Amino acid sequence: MKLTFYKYQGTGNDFVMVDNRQGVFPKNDTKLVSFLCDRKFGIGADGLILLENDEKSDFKMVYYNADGNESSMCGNGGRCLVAFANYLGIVKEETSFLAVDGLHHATISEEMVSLQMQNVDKIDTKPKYFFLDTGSPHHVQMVENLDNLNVFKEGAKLRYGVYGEKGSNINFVEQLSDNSFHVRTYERGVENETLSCGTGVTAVAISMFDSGKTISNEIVINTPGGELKVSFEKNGSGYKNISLIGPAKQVFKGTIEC
Ligand SMILES: N[C@@H](CCC[C@H](N)C(=O)O)C(=O)O
Repeated sequence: MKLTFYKYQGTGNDFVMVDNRQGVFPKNDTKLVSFLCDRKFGIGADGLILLENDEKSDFKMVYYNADGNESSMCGNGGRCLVAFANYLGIVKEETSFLAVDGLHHATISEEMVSLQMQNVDKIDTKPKYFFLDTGSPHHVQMVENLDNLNVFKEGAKLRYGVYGEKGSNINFVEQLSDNSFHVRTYERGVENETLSCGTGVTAVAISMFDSGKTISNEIVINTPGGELKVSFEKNGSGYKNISLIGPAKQVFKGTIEC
């Protein structure tokens, strides 16, 4: 099969995008997805995303991690998919689309995408970390000297040690100012540190506010791949109107024999 693909990145979290509106992609072929995401033998990416038709919204997002398995919500992937839908002419500056965790509203202007995330109802606050679901599961832990941390080693230890086979994404955080934080993330399903994780920085912003580390509901997050912004409103014991804002760019397009 000759597959036409597009490569996108959002703050360095990179994705193979396939327009699957004709339903040609073999969706249960785990080996094919992991091959396409392989950085040595394939195209190379943290994940693969199919853009599909949806009856009630502009399009549907189907997300796979680099290991080839379909997974939970990907915030940066969602932002990149909005840019892809805009490139394909499916949407203009505003859209609603269906993802695995429900409907998402988004806006796009000059390669900056603002993506509304699902409400967060519950934050587990433990003595050394927070755990919350922002579409994907996230462990959030404050550390010192984040630049020198071995995120691969420490992330894998927690991902398997605390969360078992199902796992969790692991975010390490250091506060930079009143409303800004430095974040590095070990991603489940990639099983490595990625340059940025959208649902991860969302989890960090909310847990930092919830624990009183910041009083701002507009948070700037520095990741190794660039800057993201997260804003939200408190909603009883949870959070609503959560927006993840940042760049989403097409890097190249091509065809691959597979
Ligand atoms: N990179 C993503 C998160 C993708 C899902 C994650 N790896 C998981 O399986 O939980 C993001 O930007 O949110």
